[in-house]
Amino acid sequence: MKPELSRTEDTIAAIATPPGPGAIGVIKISGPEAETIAHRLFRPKKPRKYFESHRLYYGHILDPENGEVIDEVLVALMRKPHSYTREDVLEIYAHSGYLVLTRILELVLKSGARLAEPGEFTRRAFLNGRIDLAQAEAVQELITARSESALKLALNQLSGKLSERINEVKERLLSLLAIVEAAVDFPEEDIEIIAPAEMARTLREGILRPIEKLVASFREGRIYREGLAVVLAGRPNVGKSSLLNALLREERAIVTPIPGTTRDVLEETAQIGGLPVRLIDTAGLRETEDVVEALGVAKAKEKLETADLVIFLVDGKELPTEEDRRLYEQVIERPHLVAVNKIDIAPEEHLSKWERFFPEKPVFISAKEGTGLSELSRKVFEIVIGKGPSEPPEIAPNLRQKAALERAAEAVKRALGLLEQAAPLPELLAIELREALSALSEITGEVTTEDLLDRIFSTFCIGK
Ligand SMILES: Nc1nc2c(c(=O)[nH]1)N(C=O)[C@@H](CNc1ccc(C(=O)N[C@@H](CCC(=O)O)C(=O)O)cc1)CN2
Ligand SMILES: Nc1nc2c(ncn2[C@@H]2O[C@H](COP(=O)(O)OP(=O)(O)OP(=O)(O)O)[C@@H](O)[C@H]2O)c(=O)[nH]1
Ligand SMILES: [Mg+2]
Repeated sequence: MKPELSRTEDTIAAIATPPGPGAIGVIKISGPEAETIAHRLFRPKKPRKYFESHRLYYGHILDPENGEVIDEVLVALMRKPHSYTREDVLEIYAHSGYLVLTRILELVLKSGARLAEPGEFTRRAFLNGRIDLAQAEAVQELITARSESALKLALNQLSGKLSERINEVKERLLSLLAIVEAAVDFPEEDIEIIAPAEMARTLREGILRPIEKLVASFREGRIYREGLAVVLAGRPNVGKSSLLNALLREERAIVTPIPGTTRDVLEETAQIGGLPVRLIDTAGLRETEDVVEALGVAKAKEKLETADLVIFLVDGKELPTEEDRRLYEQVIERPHLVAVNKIDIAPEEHLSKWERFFPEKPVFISAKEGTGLSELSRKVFEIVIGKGPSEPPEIAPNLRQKAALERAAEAVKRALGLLEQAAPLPELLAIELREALSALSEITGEVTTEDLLDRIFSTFCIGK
């Protein structure tokens, strides 16, 4: 089931570099007309009829209609199949600048190319079998990576590590399926084609376990890729906005001694232990008559629901109340940690009351003076990742890949259920194994639909 080589007969072109002034701008052209376009628009310093593949040539881009020089450039022709798309690719390295680049692109389009859609170069690389779908997705991840760890994950996936792991599991599934299908095809051969116990063991250990391991790495991978949403919550005036500012090392939020200062939700990104963390400051939680503040409190509660972690903040100079108990009960269901703030001015006996008030160990901090913040950061990391600051996982599926893995796991579990029966029907087993295989094949893209490809590649930028 190789992907169809569709829509690759025309020639596509795009500006591959970001808009705006820069040192060099690149125009990429891919398809059968690439070389013709080079001959039509490019005048090399030394006249020549033939461009060697993968060589840089110096010269000028000319408008063929009037001979006007548009730019001084370098060009390279990469002949198929030794190119990014496996088609003939022409790259023009021009002076970057909106006008120059669009004028060259217009000439290219007049010479027989059409404007590429977002991600279309990479889509062709996939359709022509140079990379699989998981690798194509990694290209996009690489471009959008916002942390070192996200970059590392993307590079691993681009090199095919996830696909390798998937293919190993598929191989095992295929071997089992071959045995089961033999039993379907030759029912009269009364040989024990399937040894159910052995098959169950392979399914459990060689197939289900690696699949579930990959599914489990999704969460950690997502955290490294997208960062965490950490909500700062607590009663008014406990110092949530002060903590936001302290963690950002910047006076981002308004801080006043007046309870109810923050009303809207405020988000800023900080780095904690190499993780990108979205800190979300919210309105202090309380019953209020003020319409604006009440909306803020409602928004704060919404944010609590979707947070990866809630930092529940209390004011150490106060004493715990019933209200604190009630609020604490709201966050206890969610991943959270408790921080007792204002230890710079809190009396010792209040702090020990707070310590006994919570069934868990709180972190004692002063947002004002910056004390306890590194312990707070370490604890954030521990709670979210389950261990101290460390390396990101080698491989981690994205959401689409995780969904496919979960479908494969379900089918494998159903197959295991069948194998527990006295005389499992090979026909039914075969259905489940095929289902698992097809789910796994979606990850690498051996089974795809135009819709899915559109969905994936439309998130790319033009020229990629
Ligand atoms: N100028 C330029 N730089 C670029 C890209 C590009 O398209 N153009 N890339 C775009 O993403 C990235 C590099 N990725 C690439 C991956 C494969 C091939 C390629 O031509 N592969 C050939 C090997 C050629 C050879 O053997 O010499 C192949 O696989 O057959 C090119 C770029 C980043 N830098
Ligand atoms: N001494 C001391 N004062 C603090 C500390 N943290 C915050 N404050 C003070 O407490 C008051 C309230 O701080 P905010 O950060 O605005 O509190 P908040 O929780 O955001 O309040 P709302 O937005 O009203 O919910 C301000 O006067 C801060 O200067 C601290 O660690 N020590
Ligand atoms: Mg505030």
